[in-house]
Amino acid sequence: MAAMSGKIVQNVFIAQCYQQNRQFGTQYQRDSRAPYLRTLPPFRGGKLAWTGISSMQMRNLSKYQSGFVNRGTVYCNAASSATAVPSLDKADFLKLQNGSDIRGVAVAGVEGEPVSLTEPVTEAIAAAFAAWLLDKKKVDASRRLKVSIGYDSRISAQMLQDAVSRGIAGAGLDVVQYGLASTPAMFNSTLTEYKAILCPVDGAIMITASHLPYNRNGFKFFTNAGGLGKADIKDILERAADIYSNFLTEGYSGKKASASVQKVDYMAVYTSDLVKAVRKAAGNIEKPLEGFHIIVDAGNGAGGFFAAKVLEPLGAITSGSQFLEPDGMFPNHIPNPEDKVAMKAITQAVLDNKADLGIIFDTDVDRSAAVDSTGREFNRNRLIALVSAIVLEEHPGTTIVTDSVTSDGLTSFIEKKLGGKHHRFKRGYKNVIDEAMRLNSVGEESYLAIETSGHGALKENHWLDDGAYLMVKLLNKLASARASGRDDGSKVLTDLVEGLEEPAIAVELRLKINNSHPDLKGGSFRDYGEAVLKHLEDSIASDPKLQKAPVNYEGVRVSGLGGWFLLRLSLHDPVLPLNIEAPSREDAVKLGLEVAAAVKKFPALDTSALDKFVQPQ
Ligand SMILES: O=P(O)(O)OC[C@H]1O[C@H](O)[C@H](O)[C@@H](O)[C@@H]1O
Repeated sequence: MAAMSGKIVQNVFIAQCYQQNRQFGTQYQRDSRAPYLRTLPPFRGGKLAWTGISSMQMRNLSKYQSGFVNRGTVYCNAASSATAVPSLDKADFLKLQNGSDIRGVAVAGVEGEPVSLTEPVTEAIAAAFAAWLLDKKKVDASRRLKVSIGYDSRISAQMLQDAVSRGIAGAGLDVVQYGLASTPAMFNSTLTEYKAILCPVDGAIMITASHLPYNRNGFKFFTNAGGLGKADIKDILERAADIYSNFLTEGYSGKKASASVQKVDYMAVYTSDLVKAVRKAAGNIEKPLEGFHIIVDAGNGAGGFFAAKVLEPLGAITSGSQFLEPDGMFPNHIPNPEDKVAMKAITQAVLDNKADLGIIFDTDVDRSAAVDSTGREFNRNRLIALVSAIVLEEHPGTTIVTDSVTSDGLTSFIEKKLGGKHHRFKRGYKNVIDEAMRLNSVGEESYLAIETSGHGALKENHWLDDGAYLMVKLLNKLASARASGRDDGSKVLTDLVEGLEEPAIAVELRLKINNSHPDLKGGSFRDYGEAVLKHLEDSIASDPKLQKAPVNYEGVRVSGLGGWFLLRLSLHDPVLPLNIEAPSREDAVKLGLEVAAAVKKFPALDTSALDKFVQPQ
């Protein structure tokens, strides 16, 4: 493949390694005396300092870490000069785009999944973000921009953090490393006004691939305007391809950098803000959760902090909390509140410990769900109903923006029971957040944007989709109920969703499009998927049992037989997810058969999941 040549980012790699080391050494010594500025756990000999690590992890890590030296003083990595730089073109970089995130494979060893986030690729992406930020911020030369970097528990985190830091510092921007952090904390660092911890930063990078398998990783980028959108990510990847082509022509040393690198315990500030928020909502009581037993399941992601740093200072008992230790092999369950096994694990822990509430996070803590003391799950539609009830008490009549796969029962709950307005928009956390912001800008008041996936953002919290803050809203409710004399634990939350109609059957079937099937006739899977949707739409038009949803923003949503279905294109994958909800399995099968009949003339569509579902049992 031909490498791209062209625009090279200005300002990249302007000084030599030894200058960087000298600068970092003195600056760090000076700043380490300041509060929150500290040395993060050292990274030596291939071990992640914050957790025990299995021999398998070691095998995976050692491949990358052979050249890394004591993180305390030496920033540049001489040994990575040996890193081979394979030729890549722009298209290879663009393949790393996943909506408004960047995602790729960072750890070798899984068959058919070659490493795409290598050190040079990562460094090029970081340098491209730096260049993009310099263009955006248009600051004069006297002010150096600062970028914070955090990561979740993935085993490739340190390797990527080092490569990202080289890319940013090499472009002349200052780097502030937070170590283990959550995605929302990273966005928050662009808003926090606190000079002693070098905040606000101008940009933030979270190294995460959310709940994906251990070998993946990726990046989310933030400025004080929020998370970067699709167009910005594409721009960054295109710039990265150009920078990378320079590595090919001039050689990749992986060791030149020019700006300062400091370490800050930002999570201490972020968690203390969460604690303050609950205390304030409870009327400035020091321990408003005294006596409540609340269990946290972090799924070995980055959310373990919530037990010791948020709940315990507020007085809650957290015994029985599980999987709080970061472990990027995710040995217990996938950290994902949409995952049935994960929800079963937290539910069981709540029941076994006779706790009042259970809280579960995804790997990077931008998503969450809860479980009440009876083991009732608050995730998906029920979580949206619960948070909507809380928000609508505070802001009567407001519009709740959700993703497209929400139930009809949720709409009638929000509109008839709660007196709000349900705006069912598209799938994708960024889509719902942007839509809520747009509504406000055109005069329609909205205070909540939330997805069935467990992403939820509130206007009061800068539209930051923060799984931890979402749980703070539940804690506030518990605390204020206690303050007003109620003593029935999580029942105050359970009562809030009373009246939510829930279907007997709710399924999501994911129908894959075979990208290399001749029926695509050289076209894209998106075009093919659109053709499937168009055909489905036409074929149901003449069916009197089915009615197309009058307002719908993605895919084909149809009501009938007391239920509904939605067939749409996945945000990222060559997949058509099909959601069906119905009052009985029989009705759900009938709806499924309608879809099956319409899509059978598309041989590149793998309908096996649907075929299985509609089989008589
Ligand atoms: O369209 P899908 O394949 O169902 O994926 C949709 C999901 O993609 C990502 O995980 C986003 O973070 C979610 O906000 C979104 O809901």
